[in-house]
Amino acid sequence: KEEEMAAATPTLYARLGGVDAISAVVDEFIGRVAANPDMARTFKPLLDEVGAQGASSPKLISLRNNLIDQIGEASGGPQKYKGKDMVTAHKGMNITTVEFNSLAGNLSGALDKFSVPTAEKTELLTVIASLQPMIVGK
Ligand code: HEM
Repeated sequence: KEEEMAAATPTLYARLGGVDAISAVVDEFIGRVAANPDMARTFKPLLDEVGAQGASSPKLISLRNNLIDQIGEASGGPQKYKGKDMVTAHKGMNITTVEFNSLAGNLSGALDKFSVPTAEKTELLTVIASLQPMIVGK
């Protein structure tokens, strides 16, 4: 019967490998962003706090948790994003398209590092790209 034949496509969250895999990608992504000269302008307060407090920096811990929740929720996982909406989180930063694309490149590199397949990589980067109007130029 048709209902027995049709296998549900697993969520993007499941195909990425769940919260452990997403956390590993987020950690790699944050490392790349921290080392990216295009990000120095906007991330200076966060980088200064990490310089002073290391891994116990509250800004770093909060950003990491928010990114894991945001990607988890957006990909169909059980997480609930509890951070600011994207416009509020980036207001006053005047983020440029160049900066946005540079950050997206850091996420792409992090996904490649863990050999995330093209289909899953494209799906996640498409979700990220859809947020651009809420982030650039605010
Ligand atoms: C689609 C791409 C992006 C996503 C999904 C994203 C996501 C986030 C999230 C979840 C937060 C934390 C919000 C909160 O604390 O409530 C945040 C904060 C921030 N974002 Fe983004 N962001 C993106 C693009 C960018 C870009 C392109 C830049 C800079 C060039 C940027 C710079 C920042 C900075 C500086 C903070 C504040 C970090 C802190 O000190 O706590 N973001 N972003």
